[in-house]
Amino acid sequence: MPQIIMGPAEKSGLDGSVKKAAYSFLEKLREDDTVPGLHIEPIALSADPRVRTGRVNDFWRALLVKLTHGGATSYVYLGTYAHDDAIALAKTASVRINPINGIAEFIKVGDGAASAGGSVPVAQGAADQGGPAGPGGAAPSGTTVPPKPAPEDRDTTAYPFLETQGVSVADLTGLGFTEAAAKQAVTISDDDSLESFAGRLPTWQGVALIDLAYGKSVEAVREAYSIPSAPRDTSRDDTDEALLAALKHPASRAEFAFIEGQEELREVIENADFARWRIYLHPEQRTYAERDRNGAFRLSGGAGTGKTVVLVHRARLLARANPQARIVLTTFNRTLADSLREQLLSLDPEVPLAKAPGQPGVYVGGVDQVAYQVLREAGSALAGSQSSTGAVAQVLGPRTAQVLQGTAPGAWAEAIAVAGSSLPEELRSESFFIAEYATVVLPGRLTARGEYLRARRPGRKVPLGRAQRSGVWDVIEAYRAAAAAAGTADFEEKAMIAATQLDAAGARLADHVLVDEAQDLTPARLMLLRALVAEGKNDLFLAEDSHQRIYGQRIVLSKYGINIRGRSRRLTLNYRTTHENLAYALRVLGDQAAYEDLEAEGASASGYRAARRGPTPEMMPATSLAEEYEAAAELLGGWVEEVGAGAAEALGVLVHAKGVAEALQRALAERGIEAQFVGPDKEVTPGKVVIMTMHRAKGMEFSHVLLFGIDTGFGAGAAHLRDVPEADRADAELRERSLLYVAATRARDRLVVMWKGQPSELLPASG
Ligand SMILES: Nc1ncnc2c1ncn2[C@@H]1O[C@H](COP(=O)(O)OP(=O)(O)OP(=O)(O)O)[C@@H](O)[C@H]1O
Repeated sequence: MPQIIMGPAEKSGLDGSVKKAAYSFLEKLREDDTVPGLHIEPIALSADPRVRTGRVNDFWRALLVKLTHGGATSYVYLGTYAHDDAIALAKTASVRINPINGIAEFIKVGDGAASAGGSVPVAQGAADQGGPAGPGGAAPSGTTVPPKPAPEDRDTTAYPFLETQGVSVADLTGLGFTEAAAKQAVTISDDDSLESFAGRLPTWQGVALIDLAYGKSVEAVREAYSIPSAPRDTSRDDTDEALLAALKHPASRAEFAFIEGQEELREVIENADFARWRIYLHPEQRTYAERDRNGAFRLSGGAGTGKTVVLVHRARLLARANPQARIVLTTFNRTLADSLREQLLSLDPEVPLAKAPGQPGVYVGGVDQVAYQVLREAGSALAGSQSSTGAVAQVLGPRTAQVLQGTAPGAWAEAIAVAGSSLPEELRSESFFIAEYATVVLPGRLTARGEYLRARRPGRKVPLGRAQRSGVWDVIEAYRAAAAAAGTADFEEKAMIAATQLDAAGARLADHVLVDEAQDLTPARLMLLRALVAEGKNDLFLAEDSHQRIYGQRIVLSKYGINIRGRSRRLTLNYRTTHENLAYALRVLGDQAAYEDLEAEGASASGYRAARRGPTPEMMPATSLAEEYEAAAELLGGWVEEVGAGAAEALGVLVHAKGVAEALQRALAERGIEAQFVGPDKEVTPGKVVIMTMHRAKGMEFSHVLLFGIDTGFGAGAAHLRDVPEADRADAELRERSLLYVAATRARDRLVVMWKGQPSELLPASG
């Protein structure tokens, strides 16, 4: 059965009206390429002797490249064309191995500069500004280069991008660009020309060019695209075996996809919406999805850079490599885990799912679900025995081992009321206790007053004297006593007990643990994940974006037994949103230096970019709430018309609190807009505008986003920040910024911000 490899068909003009015929042709080809009706034929005078055409129907021909290797056959599909166009294209089309780097490329022989599919555009910016000439008129290396500004001050109109970054023609040719493409690339001075030029190069070159233009070093590109620094042996490049191997090069896989089965073939051909990420990964994403790691690995990256996509691919590949492997794919909460499962199944409906951690296959669940399963499974063992202290007692001190029920919300407030009278007002705060308990008491497994009085409190900003510590412990004792009486435990406690139980039993329930949104996990949850899997190859893989930390405290992984030791990398290309929306969202974050990542380093956003352009985010002030409702209804009415009522779930209205959401839903209904409020465990119903809290919107995306109610009640003035102790305020305000950043980065295309009266101080000054 021949292997079908999808080539860059989109670029070469696959027509919607022939999709069905093309699919049926490819299906037959997959079954048996010797069937006479397919007419797989070489073309006289073709530049590449491997090129074939095939008969799709009377009028249409498929363009193919045939490879024979070790008795097997593969076809690279280059699109379906009207008969005469197919014959003309077949004469110049070629899939070759780039002699410098070994990456497979689709080129048109004799097609000047880039040897890419399509003619090469003039670098408009350069020509317009009378800068170095366009095609042919080189900006050779060695031209006087203007002083290099820092990336954030880069003036893209004044300097050609690559010169600004110190990248020369020789650097580009050294990576594998043709000389003509390299000469032209260094003249490009504006985003539009960069995008259009990049779009016409073979895919790996296009993405590499954008990477370089936005500050990635030549060495980093070399590493990311697996480009050798020494000359390659090209002596076997004309063999079919060598080309097949080149098609599997990580950078080739951004343009050529090996089709695994009939269903995948049908999806790729027929379904325009079939998400590109399922097939074509950025070379870096592919590396992170595929490469073995010798221990815990951290993948960071701004919103929309494909961290989730990498995790989902990695989970699938690990499951395929070893069907007996016990894989846990987990994240902050159940809602996000449901979406991970959906993405995993959409990538591969056949992927084996496990019902519980510890079983072969992929278990997908929120980290608290993992904890629950561990506790349920452990059952009476949690109580320990006469000779050994059980996990519950190790974490909470002597008490009943019944911990499956959840502690009621408000339990901290009650404990403070009962036992906190000796504390100063500022410490009589739920938010203080939640943080202290999660970051000091539980991870230290502190069960006695004396232990707490002596405990180190790393990372805690609120200073405590001895008497205050004792007062804090009074409240903790009251909290624990009430929970013990009720036979309950909170989520943090459950995670910590589960981690302790696994450690005590030496039971490692997983071979691989993959984690999304790791920046939001508390110490106990991280310790649970650490306890699920033994240290070793491909044990833990954490995806995170410290700019999106909206829960919990700043944490450092190494304190919880997760040793990254240089195994961390960053994704920087945002696939979701536009350049304009991203620039706005980054301004919301404000001072970058204020954020730290999970290894206590500055969380960098340098080089973070979007490849698409779109409208500038729009600011819509209102003088009253009624006016804001009115404006929202009018805006959404227009958007519904634009996307069509049947697709209204692509429109997201994000607010900071449930109450605001519910009132807005009613106000919109009164104004003729039917919207749905989607709460924590609810799913989106198609056909209705979506209203969500910003917390709930984490991990989601919408084509249009309205940020509603971004007034002074959001940010430093937010009601829930009132009980935060002074010393913790700066961090709490940072989380507010992160929340707004999360919300703004949910928009694919349009972003509008509304408020009444004064805008929140978190909004960038000039819109
Ligand atoms: N290689 C790719 N080609 C095309 N689209 C991609 C690619 N990788 C990711 N995407 C798309 O980009 C969007 C963001 O991807 P994903 O959700 O994985 O990013 P993320 O880094 O997890 O984002 P966030 O942190 O904001 O949740 C999705 O729509 C996804 O389909």
